[in-house]
Amino acid sequence: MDGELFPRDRTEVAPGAVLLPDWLDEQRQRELVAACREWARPPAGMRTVRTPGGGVMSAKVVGLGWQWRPYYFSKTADDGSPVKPFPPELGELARRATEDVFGRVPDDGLEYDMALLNFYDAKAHMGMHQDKDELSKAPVISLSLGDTCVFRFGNTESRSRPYTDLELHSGDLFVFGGPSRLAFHGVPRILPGTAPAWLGLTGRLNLTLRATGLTPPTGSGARGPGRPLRADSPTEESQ
Ligand SMILES: O=C(O)CCC(=O)C(=O)O
Ligand SMILES: [Fe+2]
Repeated sequence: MDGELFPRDRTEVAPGAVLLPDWLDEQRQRELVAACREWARPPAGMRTVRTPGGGVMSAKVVGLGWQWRPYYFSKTADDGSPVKPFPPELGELARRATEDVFGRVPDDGLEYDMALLNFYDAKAHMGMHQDKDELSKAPVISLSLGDTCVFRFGNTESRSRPYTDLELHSGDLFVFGGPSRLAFHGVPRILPGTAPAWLGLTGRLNLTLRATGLTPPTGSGARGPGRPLRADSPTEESQ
């Protein structure tokens, strides 16, 4: 939202789960939105995810570095094109984010090699899930652009309470690692029309940066480590 009366504070929602409001300045947000528009273009552009159970995710997604497809990670997008590469500047952004949040870059599994871009229109949402398909336990870095959303951050045991609802605004950084790395979380709703006017975006973009821990395949379309994704992964549930 433009021009808040009081700056919002850094909030530790749970151990290892931290919100840094307004982490991205206006210029960086503009640049990221422009980049997201390019990443969303075909080939290997934004897609609708259909799950084997017949569900359809309401958020549209693009993968950079890796694309998830039912039961494996792939270097090949749904249209047969190579997945777009993971831009080194996003790796740099991930490093800066972990430093700003934790005061240091954790030493384990820091090869950030994947970005998952979600686009939410006014009606889109995302059910409670764990991000547990990555082999690395490096923190997940989440950046929000455009409309504010209600983000629900829960516990590691189940989708239900206790959880905390917070708003993620354009420019906010949310990082979850350590004891919160496998906490259930979701996006119950978008608050339409709340994007800053200067950004020129209708809807919400969320960019999560992740270290998959996957060995790069030697050829396109190669399977990941052969580990099936679980039924409660974000892309697996009916949205
Ligand atoms: O949109 C968000 O803030 C969360 C996205 C998310 O949880 C995911 O992509 O796994
Ligand atoms: Fe997630």
